[in-house]
Amino acid sequence: MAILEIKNLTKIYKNKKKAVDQLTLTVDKGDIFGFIGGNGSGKTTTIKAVVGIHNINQGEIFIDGHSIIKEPLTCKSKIAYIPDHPNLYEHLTGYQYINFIADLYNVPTSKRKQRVQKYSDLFAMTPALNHAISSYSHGMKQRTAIISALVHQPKLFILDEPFIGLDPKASYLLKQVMQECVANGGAIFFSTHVLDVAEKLCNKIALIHHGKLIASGPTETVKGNQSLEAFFMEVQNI
Ligand SMILES: Nc1ncnc2c1ncn2[C@@H]1O[C@H](COP(=O)(O)OP(=O)(O)OP(=O)(O)O)[C@@H](O)[C@H]1O
Repeated sequence: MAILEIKNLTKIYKNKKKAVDQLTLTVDKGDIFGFIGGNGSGKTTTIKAVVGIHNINQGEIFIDGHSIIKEPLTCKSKIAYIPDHPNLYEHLTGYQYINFIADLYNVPTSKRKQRVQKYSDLFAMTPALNHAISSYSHGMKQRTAIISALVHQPKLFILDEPFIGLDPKASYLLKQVMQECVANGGAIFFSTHVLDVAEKLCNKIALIHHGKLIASGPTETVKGNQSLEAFFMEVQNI
């Protein structure tokens, strides 16, 4: 069942830059879907269109069957989005921020407490969540954003470069919770430059180059017999 459908997406910025060109892909329930491409290839632009931050010039985007253009609030209620540089409210404590997000998503108090405890312990943030976010490192901010997303159990978890800035333990834990998320019926769509992780973690991948989709589908089918890195390098020479 499709959780995310992007159909013929085109995004042209005000300076006339066509960042995404007729992109079509589908993320199904249970997918850990890796979105790869070189610098400036259009990954963040696509992600921002999917989460309703960017308006689009052409195409359609459906989340769990709902149009992000016609039903943005319904779509957003089903998504968690972690940008590459999470900009959290610095004057709040981690707990206050997570509760704020849980309020937005109407997470009942009983479930909220148990989930916050589980994920703050897992990501070693339990004492730190009492302190102001302004005192956190980049990785701690990312972990806080990840916890806030997990607390409302999104149907579609969208992450832009989630492994940059996380230490090896936090990266390992994120991979675990991604797998847990899809085992519980969700789907994950994330961009990454870490091809080893994409190759091991993702059942599906898509490769974008100069705004155009080059390949999309099951990881093994897309990369064939070669490594994902070798496939990626081949495409860079196009
Ligand atoms: N606000 C903007 N206005 C004009 N052009 C933009 C804007 N944001 C991005 N671009 C351009 O659109 C293209 C795609 O950028 P995008 O940020 O989507 O790439 P990316 O694949 O996420 O890159 P990276 O891996 O470096 O993060 C690039 O050429 C970029 O310069």
